Amino acid sequence: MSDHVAQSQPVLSMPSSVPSTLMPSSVTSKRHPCSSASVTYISRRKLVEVVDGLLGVMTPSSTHIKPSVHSFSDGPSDELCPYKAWLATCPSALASFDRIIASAQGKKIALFLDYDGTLSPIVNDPEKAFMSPEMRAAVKNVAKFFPTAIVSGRSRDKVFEFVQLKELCYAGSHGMDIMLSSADSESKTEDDKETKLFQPASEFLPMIIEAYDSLVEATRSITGANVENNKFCVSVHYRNVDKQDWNSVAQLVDDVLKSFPHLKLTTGRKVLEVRPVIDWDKGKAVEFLLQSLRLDDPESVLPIYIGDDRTDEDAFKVLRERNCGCGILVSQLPKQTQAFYSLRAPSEVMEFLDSLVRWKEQQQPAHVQE
Ligand SMILES: O=P(O)(O)OC[C@H]1O[C@H](O[C@H]2O[C@H](CO)[C@@H](O)[C@H](O)[C@H]2O)[C@H](O)[C@@H](O)[C@@H]1O
Repeated sequence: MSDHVAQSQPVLSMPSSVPSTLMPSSVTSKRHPCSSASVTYISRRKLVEVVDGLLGVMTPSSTHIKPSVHSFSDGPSDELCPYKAWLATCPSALASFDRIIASAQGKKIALFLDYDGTLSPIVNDPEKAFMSPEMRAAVKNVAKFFPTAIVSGRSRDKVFEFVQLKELCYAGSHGMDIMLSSADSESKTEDDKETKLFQPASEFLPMIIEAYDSLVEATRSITGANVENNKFCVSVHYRNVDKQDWNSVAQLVDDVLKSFPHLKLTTGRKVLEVRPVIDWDKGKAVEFLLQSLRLDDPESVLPIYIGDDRTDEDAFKVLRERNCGCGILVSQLPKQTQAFYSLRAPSEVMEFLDSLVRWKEQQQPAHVQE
């Protein structure tokens, strides 16, 4: 099977309005209140300030709403219960399941799933972010009915190692490494019967390797710092670093990046992400996948993207702006988001996937199910 690297970027139309059937019932008659967030690219000057933000002084560019000191049992009032108030604008996808399904009537659902924090719980050691066998079974089942892609910041090989399902399509390195196989395509023509790789940042590979080596060297002295090579991007983890050293990590990354003007920084969950300056992200990857898989007709396809991180906001935004699908944010805290719905944790993601399968099975004629 030969690898074929696609050359061209898809040209996609961008309708501007959002169909009311996709919007949570609480917001159909007014402007959606969660409309300003996207992944934040950080100038190097701002990096240390951002890490200050992570330490507790929230910066204006942060997409996270400062969590309240009140717990959910503090009282019945929404003012005292920020999560409950937030649910009014970003409702639970489980509670809104019927509404989501109603918007999928007559359409094919296409699923896009982030990995860390969505299919696997966040853990201290990135090498041990395993998904449960139950979650794997849920993803396998759902993929029997709906085209399903994993869109991750991890390298494509690494995320495949975790998921281990050949029937899915994989986009690694925040969408900068996409593999399509003939099984992914709707078309069965001979031309499609090969594996296709799309790697829009391939020319940056030597630079990323060099940056990875420099970042490993620079952070060697920081206990707990961990640099992960994600092929077309690099993650500098500070989850296991003493809080008082977080600024040092940021400063060291900043210093290294002075030698790499063609690389930029984004932030994730206790991670600094170094990636090429190209205009490509998870949102662009979703557009590319929809087009490549011939799922880009909003009249016949409802894409659903589930993710937990700032980088997933680009995908939520694309679906919102393309007027064709919905994002579901996985979060236990209120956050500004472009997603329409929310789920609290990977366990609820699994429940949602199982519900999709049950719904689809109920639609099948009895003799097909047996
Ligand atoms: O796009 P994703 O699949 O969500 O990948 C984003 C990053 O996820 C991983 O880091 C996060 O999860 C780790 C394991 O739970 C956790 O230790 C870390 O603090 C989180 O940031 C992954 O290791 C990164 O390379 C990905 O970029």
